[in-house]
Amino acid sequence: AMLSTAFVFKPDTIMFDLEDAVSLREKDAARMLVFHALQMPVYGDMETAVRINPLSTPFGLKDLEAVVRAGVDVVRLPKTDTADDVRALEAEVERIERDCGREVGSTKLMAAIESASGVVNAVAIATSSKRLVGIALAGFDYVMDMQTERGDGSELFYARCAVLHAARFAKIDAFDVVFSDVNDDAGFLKEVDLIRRLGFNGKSLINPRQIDLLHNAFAPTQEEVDYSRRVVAAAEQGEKQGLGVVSLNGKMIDAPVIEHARVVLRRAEASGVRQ
Ligand SMILES: CC(=O)SCCNC(=O)CCNC(=O)[C@H](O)C(C)(C)COP(=O)(O)OP(=O)(O)OC[C@H]1O[C@@H](n2cnc3c(N)ncnc32)[C@H](O)[C@@H]1OP(=O)(O)O
Ligand SMILES: O=C([O-])CC(=O)C(=O)O
Ligand SMILES: [Mg+2]
Repeated sequence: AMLSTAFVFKPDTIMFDLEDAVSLREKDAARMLVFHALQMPVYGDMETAVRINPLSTPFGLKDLEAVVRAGVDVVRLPKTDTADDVRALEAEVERIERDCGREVGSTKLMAAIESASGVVNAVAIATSSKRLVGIALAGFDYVMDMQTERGDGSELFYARCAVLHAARFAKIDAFDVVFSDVNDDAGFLKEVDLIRRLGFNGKSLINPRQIDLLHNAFAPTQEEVDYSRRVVAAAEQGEKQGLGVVSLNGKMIDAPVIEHARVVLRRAEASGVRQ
């Protein structure tokens, strides 16, 4: 039921899961359902992703064959421990694209980092393939690997920073962990505020009620938008006068401030203004 209705919630990307949300007995049935769902016209205009099983399992390659042929936009590789995991995936994707006549390079990849090995290798992973559009931290498997548990976020601090730096270095997106208590809006928003300020581009979500909350928290405030408009106007004025640095109400406006203002305006265009 979720496969055929999920589009109504308008997430930025809809991700179908074939990995840990699917029991071992249902793997083949789930793959067939996702293969058909991806070809439904309603998903034609949306970005689609599928989390396949790791290629080291008996399911991974079958998943990949099905979803690349069905035209998925992004393949999410779970439990990515090394850059070789991504390169092995990329080689298979290229073979399947050639086999089925899909444009080579059109299938994008996202790597989920879920272990100490993945975090230590984050830079190598993030730079392992031109197809990678982002890396995501997956908190539940990660804390298990680290012999700890989810708490106030301090247990994820190093991993968040490592994943974020690797993504910025590779010039791709960074996505934060799933927040599992779908009834705890306050806890969710506290975590979102932290990861937004750290610099994450977004977050993996598991429930439609989390979508608007996340979009709203990432949208700039009216105050930020107004200030950014004034910054851009002052910068354009300065440029006409041939000035490298201009001042706005006594504050220095230079290139990083102007670039930040443009980012704020782009976010407002994408998500509106925070309510
Ligand atoms: C650690 C990991 O690997 S996380 C990644 C894998 N796990 C997942 O993706 C989990 C997906 N999410 C879910 O299964 C559920 O949202 C749960 C179990 C977290 C919460 O379930 P509930 O409390 O029943 O959700 P809720 O009451 O909000 O559901 C409301 C409606 O939204 C739908 N819905 C809930 N989650 C989703 C979802 N992820 N995608 C699409 N539709 C959804 C429900 O089917 C329900 O529809 P209905 O009103 O037509 O019956
Ligand atoms: O990939 C994700 O976002 C969720 C996940 O598997 C984890 O936290 O272990
Ligand atoms: Mg996991």
